[in-house]
Amino acid sequence: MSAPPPVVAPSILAADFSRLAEEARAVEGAADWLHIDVMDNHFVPNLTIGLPVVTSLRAATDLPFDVHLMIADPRRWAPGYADAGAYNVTFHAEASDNPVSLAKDLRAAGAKAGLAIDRDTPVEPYLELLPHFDTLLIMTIKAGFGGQKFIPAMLDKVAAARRHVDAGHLELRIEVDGGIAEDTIAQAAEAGADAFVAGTAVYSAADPAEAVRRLKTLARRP
Ligand SMILES: O=C(CO)[C@H](O)[C@H](O)COP(=O)(O)O
Ligand SMILES: [Fe+2]
Repeated sequence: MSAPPPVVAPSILAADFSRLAEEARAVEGAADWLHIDVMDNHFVPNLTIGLPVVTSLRAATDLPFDVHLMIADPRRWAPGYADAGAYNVTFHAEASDNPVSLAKDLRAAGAKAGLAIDRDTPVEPYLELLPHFDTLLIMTIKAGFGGQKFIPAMLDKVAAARRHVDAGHLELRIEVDGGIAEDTIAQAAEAGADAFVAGTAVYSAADPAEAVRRLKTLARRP
């Protein structure tokens, strides 16, 4: 069976925050999901946007929202993003004492559930939880800031997850986030990723939609 087409999710972290609606629409027709980084200045040392902005933006585009919660208390906030119409809500394993319970709540609220692991977190302890999730987000940088350099060593985690997902015939996307660009996306795909977040590589391009299309072509696996 051939692999499903890759998903490319531009990250609005690299967009102009004064024109979020326009920046979202700039990738319509090319992007599969719009990646939205929520940071609380506790789980990571940076602050971005929260639920009111995501709720407003929901009315501005039809793109599915891939919400990446880098927050210390996902149990409190994650279901609100599902209620606000997010397609996929991802929270960090490092911030959750009962990831499976929260995944069930997200699915019950009508969203897909994602589990994220940061740079210094191994993947093995979480493999057995994957049947409860729709996406596994493997950070390819240290979470907190856009524009960082891709860390190739993270691909060992991608490959381990891919082996587990394929062996168990799990329906789960393996998503990579951080430093994904034209010179890194193919190696991530080769390791087994099938969803790709790209902020700087998309929004620093003259034509963001064309940048997404080029990334998607490079991400195709045989
Ligand atoms: O989660 C993130 C940072 O923690 C962002 O999604 C990520 O940094 C994307 O930006 P870039 O493509 O510029 O690395
Ligand atoms: Fe992200």
